[in-house]
Amino acid sequence: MDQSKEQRILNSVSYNAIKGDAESVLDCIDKYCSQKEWAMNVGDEKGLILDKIVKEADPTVALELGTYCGYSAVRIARLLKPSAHLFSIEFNAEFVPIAKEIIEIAGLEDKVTILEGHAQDIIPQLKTKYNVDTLDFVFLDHWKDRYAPDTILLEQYGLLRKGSILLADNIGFPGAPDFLKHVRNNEHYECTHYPSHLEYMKAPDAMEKAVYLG
Ligand SMILES: Nc1ncc2ncn(CCCCCNC(=O)c3cc(-c4ccc(F)cc4)cc(O)c3O)c2n1
Ligand SMILES: [Mg+2]
Repeated sequence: MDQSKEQRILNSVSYNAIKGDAESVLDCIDKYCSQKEWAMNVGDEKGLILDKIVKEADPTVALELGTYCGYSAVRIARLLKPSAHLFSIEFNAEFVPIAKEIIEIAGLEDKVTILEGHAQDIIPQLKTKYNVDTLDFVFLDHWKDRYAPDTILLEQYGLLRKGSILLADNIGFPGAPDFLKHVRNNEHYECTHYPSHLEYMKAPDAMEKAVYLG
């Protein structure tokens, strides 16, 4: 059976990255996906915006929707303080072991818990099953038409507090119009737009930061 693109990305990281060195894992994925096979990692350019917002948030508990190969989980977890933790939700069973392996090569396995399933099924369990109180930072990078309904779920399950920071990928392309409608012109959110480019491409894309005001 032919290997998948995601398996080939893992092979490249396993062969080329320095064990325990998160930066080298990120560099290896970015190199592979810009030179060999495009893949939907947040990438190096939008990754710098993600870094900036994670540093600003300095989260104790962070959530990511859409793990894929674990690139943004490594990007986020490498910036977390010792007591902090990242929960990352992925429903594609093929990607979960690949992401786990990539996160382990980066030496960040203690900082990241991958939860397998759909965000809409796992968000309601975060407090009861995963002992989460509130979320300090959320990175949205899953189905674009799930950003808005899952943000509403986060609100309804009391997972956001005054100052919780949401950061959404792909506001430009593929786009998440319902999410923008929900957070912009909404007295409960303070929004900031970050124009950028689609990972590894010249096409325009953007990220949106939405701070929950309570
Ligand atoms: N509900 C739920 N719960 C949990 C889950 N875990 C995974 N999923 C499903 C996630 C499926 C992948 C999501 N990501 C994208 O579709 C995406 C696409 C592009 C892109 C594509 C083609 C182009 F030509 C240009 C750009 C670029 C990006 O940066 C993207 O992030 C879940 N869903
Ligand atoms: Mg994305």
